[in-house]
Amino acid sequence: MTGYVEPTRPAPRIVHLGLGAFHRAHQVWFTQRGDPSWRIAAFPGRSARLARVLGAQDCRYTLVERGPDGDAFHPMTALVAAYGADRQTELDQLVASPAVKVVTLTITEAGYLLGPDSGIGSANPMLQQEIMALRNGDHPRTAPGRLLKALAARREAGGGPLAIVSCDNVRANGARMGAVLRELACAVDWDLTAWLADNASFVDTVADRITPATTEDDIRLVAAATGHHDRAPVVTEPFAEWVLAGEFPSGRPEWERAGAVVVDDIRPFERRKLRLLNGAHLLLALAGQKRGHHTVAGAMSDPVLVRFVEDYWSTAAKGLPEAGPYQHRLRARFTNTRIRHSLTQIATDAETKLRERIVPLVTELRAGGGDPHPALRVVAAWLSASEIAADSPRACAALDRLAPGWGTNRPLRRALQRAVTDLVQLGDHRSPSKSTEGGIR
Ligand SMILES: NC(=O)c1ccc[n+]([C@@H]2O[C@H](COP(=O)([O-])OP(=O)(O)OC[C@H]3O[C@@H](n4cnc5c(N)ncnc54)[C@H](O)[C@@H]3O)[C@@H](O)[C@H]2O)c1
Ligand SMILES: O=P(O)(O)OC[C@@H](O)[C@@H](O)[C@H](O)[C@H](O)CO
Repeated sequence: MTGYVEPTRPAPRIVHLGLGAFHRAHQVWFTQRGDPSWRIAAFPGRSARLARVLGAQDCRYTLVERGPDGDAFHPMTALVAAYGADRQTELDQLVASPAVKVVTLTITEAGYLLGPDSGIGSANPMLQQEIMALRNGDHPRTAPGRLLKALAARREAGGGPLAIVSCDNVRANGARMGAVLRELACAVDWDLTAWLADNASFVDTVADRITPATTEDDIRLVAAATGHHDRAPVVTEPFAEWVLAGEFPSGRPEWERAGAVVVDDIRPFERRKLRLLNGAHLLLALAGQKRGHHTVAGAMSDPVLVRFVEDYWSTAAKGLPEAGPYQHRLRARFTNTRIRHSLTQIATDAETKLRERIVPLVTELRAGGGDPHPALRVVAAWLSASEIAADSPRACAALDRLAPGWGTNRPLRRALQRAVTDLVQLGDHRSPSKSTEGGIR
């Protein structure tokens, strides 16, 4: 069975795309605490496995809140339906229903089909393939394509306006999802553009809660602590933040009751999180593995890497709101040794993340007379982790992919060389034995 609906539980009013660890630790948590009368139906992005596992246990699971000194176990019930990623018919039916008021997304950075310049992805081959698929009446394969098809069903059914709430670590995540959907709608000539403008509100959010992939150890721990053989628990930190900006034309749960904050301008909050938290995570992930570390907390036990992070924060934090207390909290969150957040997981798709998080910072610092050196260490660590010699033609091409013109920009290359020297001095401390970290998705 790839789909599951518990008939006796209330109908979903939220549809989620990208069912994974973070959705279960964050949006489900905020919804259950904010207003338990709102229920969620979710679809993973790529497979049916998690939907099948959750379906076999009525979509209930345990959220383990893991503080530095102990665990708290919370039964989660707001998720009521889970379907395989290929279940377009169910997605269409749910999104078409007037009962559904909100769609939430955690589809990863790649899911936004951004172009190489980080703009709307007209040049993204996936976007072009999706346009062809939609024009030919084939099944869409990307999250924006699947969502657009479901929104077309809502329009047909007169389902009314709704909010689309992006929760990924992407700048202007809601606005960019709106842009990619409009791009698709125009190209496939579905006359959906006008309907989208009148009926779909794109909400930008900053969603924060460090949530590693679930491991077999987590499953064993939950069974021992609760007596339930839960195959899909999720382990997360006690901290949770959700900052939202945008309209909800048909209503939403009162997420504020669980600590969410609604603001007019999301930009200072997203800059703060993407630069300070995710930028530092990327630095630790890219530089930490060659130092022999496997987790964020492990890397944060290394004084050299802590100095890199502190240097990075000292330039990246300028002008950000309440940056001092924010960094103070990050030090505590990053050093929670009971959260085993894998550096490999964070380093996935590093090129896109650098383009989004580090390139704009370096550009801003260079233009404003700031010191880009600590941020360039992240770029140097990426080249090193990718086994690309900094003075090679491959480096030139890689840098141009990050930011057009960087490959041949001599002052930039000289500044980068200094950062590369710092990295080289760290040496390679990897042990030949494989890390045992991994995860269940
Ligand atoms: N885990 C965290 O600590 C955390 C915190 C804040 C934000 N986020 C955001 O949530 C996203 C998901 O994190 P997670 O921990 O749930 O990961 P996960 O691997 O547990 O789940 C990812 C989900 O996204 C789907 N997916 C993967 N690639 C996709 C693509 N190209 N298009 C559409 N769907 C795709 C997967 O199938 C899965 O359903 C992250 O990429 C990030 O943007 C995660
Ligand atoms: O895949 P990313 O880089 O978007 O995120 C990896 C981690 O930095 C991220 O999952 C953080 O733990 C999260 O953003 C905390 O809220």
